[in-house]
Amino acid sequence: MSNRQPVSALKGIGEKTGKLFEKVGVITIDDLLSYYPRAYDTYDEPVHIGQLREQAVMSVASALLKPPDLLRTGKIQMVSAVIKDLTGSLQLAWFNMPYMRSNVKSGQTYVFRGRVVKKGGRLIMEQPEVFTKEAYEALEHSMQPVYGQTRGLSNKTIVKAQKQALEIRQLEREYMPAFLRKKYQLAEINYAAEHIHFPSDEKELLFARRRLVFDEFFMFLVGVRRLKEHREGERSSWVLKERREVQAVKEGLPYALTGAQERALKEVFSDMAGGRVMNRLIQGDVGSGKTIIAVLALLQAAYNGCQGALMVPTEVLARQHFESMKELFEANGIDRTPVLVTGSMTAKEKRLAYEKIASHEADIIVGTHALIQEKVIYHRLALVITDEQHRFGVGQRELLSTKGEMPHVLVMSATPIPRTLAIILYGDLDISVIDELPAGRQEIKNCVVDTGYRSKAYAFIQKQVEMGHQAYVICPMVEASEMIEAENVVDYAKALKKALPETVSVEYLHGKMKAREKNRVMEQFASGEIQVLVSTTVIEVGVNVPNATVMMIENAERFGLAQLHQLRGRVGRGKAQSYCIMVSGNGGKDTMERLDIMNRSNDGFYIASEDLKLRGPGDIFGVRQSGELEFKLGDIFTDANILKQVSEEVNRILDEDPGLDKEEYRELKRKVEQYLGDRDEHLNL
Ligand SMILES: Nc1ncnc2c1ncn2[C@@H]1O[C@H](COP(=O)(O)OP(=O)(O)OP(=O)(O)O)[C@@H](O)[C@H]1O
Repeated sequence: MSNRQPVSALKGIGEKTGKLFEKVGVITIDDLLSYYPRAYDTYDEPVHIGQLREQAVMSVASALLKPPDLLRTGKIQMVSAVIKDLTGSLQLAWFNMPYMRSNVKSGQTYVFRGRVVKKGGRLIMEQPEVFTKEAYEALEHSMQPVYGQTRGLSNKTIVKAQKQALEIRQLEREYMPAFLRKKYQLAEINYAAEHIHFPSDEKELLFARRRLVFDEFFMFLVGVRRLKEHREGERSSWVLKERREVQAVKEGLPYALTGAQERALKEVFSDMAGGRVMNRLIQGDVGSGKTIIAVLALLQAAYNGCQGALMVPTEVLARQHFESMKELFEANGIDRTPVLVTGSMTAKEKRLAYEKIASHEADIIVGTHALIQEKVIYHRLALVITDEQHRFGVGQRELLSTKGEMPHVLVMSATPIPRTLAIILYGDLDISVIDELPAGRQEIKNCVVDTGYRSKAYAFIQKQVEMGHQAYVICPMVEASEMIEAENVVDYAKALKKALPETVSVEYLHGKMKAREKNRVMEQFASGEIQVLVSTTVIEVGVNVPNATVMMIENAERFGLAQLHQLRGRVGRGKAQSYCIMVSGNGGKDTMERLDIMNRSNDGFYIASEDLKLRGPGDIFGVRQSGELEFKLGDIFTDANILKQVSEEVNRILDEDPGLDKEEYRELKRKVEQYLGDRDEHLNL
């Protein structure tokens, strides 16, 4: 069977399940096989209730004394049961799974396995899995994959599909040259592909993973190098001269650019005027002021009679940039027209926007990746700015580039990576670093507290609001599903409303809301109408409301430090003193050590390097760094050594044999072409 067949070719996967797989990006058998576990469960012996630890995933064996109850609060249904042993009692809670009531029978002994949390002084196990004793024993001491799930698609279904896919898959011909496999002790490809899903122990898992990470970096870096070669020295039809009008805008800003911003801007302008195609990355920590560089570059293009496009990863961000640009332009009498293109606009709105773009009535175009749809026809597109390279992938950037006559490309990144790694990962780009924060910023004051501190935190938020400021509260994460997470945010906001005086306006934001709703809430928060915003991490990137001074993060221990840093970066963006309150439900030593890094420093580079020291190379079980440089398996920090090795090898091989024409590279060439071809095809959607 070809691995390119749809997953619905597997037994037991009908149209409905196929659709659910599609939601997580799995269409073919190949996609399924590279849908890697995000964690592995180990099944330890069940413990007594008294031995349960808060926030840990653990198992207890017990019989139910009476059938479970079905409780309802608002839209949430909860099936609840209580189990007891000599050491204590435990509540079992299943949210929105009413069928669990008939799945567990009173009188029978089961093993329940799930995360234990404490609410109102009681221990609760959330969404426990239920096993018969025999079934559990069969799993004990093994490693079981845990996949990213979506509502309706359970881990069990994915595991079953994976097993089937592995059985029927077409084996891959080994493509990594033997000398590389030997030198780096790489597992054979089919072995790796199987054992990443079903390792029998950690050693096997690491062996399989290492091979796949090696490949992942390898293909990526070949892609980067191809891009570089493709573009290097490319003459540009867009020689964009420095314009007086742009200088005037810069001088009219309510602040002076920092030295680092000036440097970056000079490099950008000199690239744009230089007669060659610009391929530049601007790297700068959160809040360092990258946006204004982008805006000035767009104006430079516009005042040279060309178009410039700014592409960002979310609607909220696109709108924010669009609105703030409009404001800036109006305030300064700038006669340039920005236009917005996002997925949630109505067909009519879109058509109008497309017309303005095609007729060149608009010269600055802001949007999400709706910008690269075929229907958008540009006129003299001379500059493309994407603000997070890896949300889009190298290929999409290329695609947008092809919409003009090789426009200049500027990439923005807030990922604090060391220069050595940046040079490898952004090998196709020149790099400008903004390593200085605007003057007058005060250091954010941090604290790490436990949940008992909440009421004090609310009182603090109230005080800040009374002083005219605003606050974010990032809601506890819920692993079970995005749906529950959304409901959780709604409930949290309700409770917070009660805790705060009526005069404080509290609203919520989560990923499941309609784009229009999200936009409305964000606009109201930006204008100060909403004072406290309860949100999931949708708020993470790029949002700029300088009047917000408090960032309160619930369950801070569940986030990677890079993500915490991004979240915290939403405050401290204005002149006022800002605060970050990290609430941790679990005071374990590791957690405290990690959060202490955040407590000590506001510097993204420092945080990344300290985090790495704590986790150590090859630590794949720690909380994953979550940033823009996301690979499926590889982690640029903990796998930095592999990344460096791969970079050396890719360069050496391609220096010697750019076309991979040697016999020993025959299979490698096939794989590389397939990878690059797939990527472009995928991005052409
Ligand atoms: N030189 C400066 N002096 C004072 N304020 C500045 C300066 N440059 C930018 N700002 C302001 O700082 C805030 C943050 O800037 P910006 O939104 O560009 O950050 P960023 O680098 O894009 O950060 P992030 O990666 O977090 O999105 C904005 O309100 C902006 O107006």
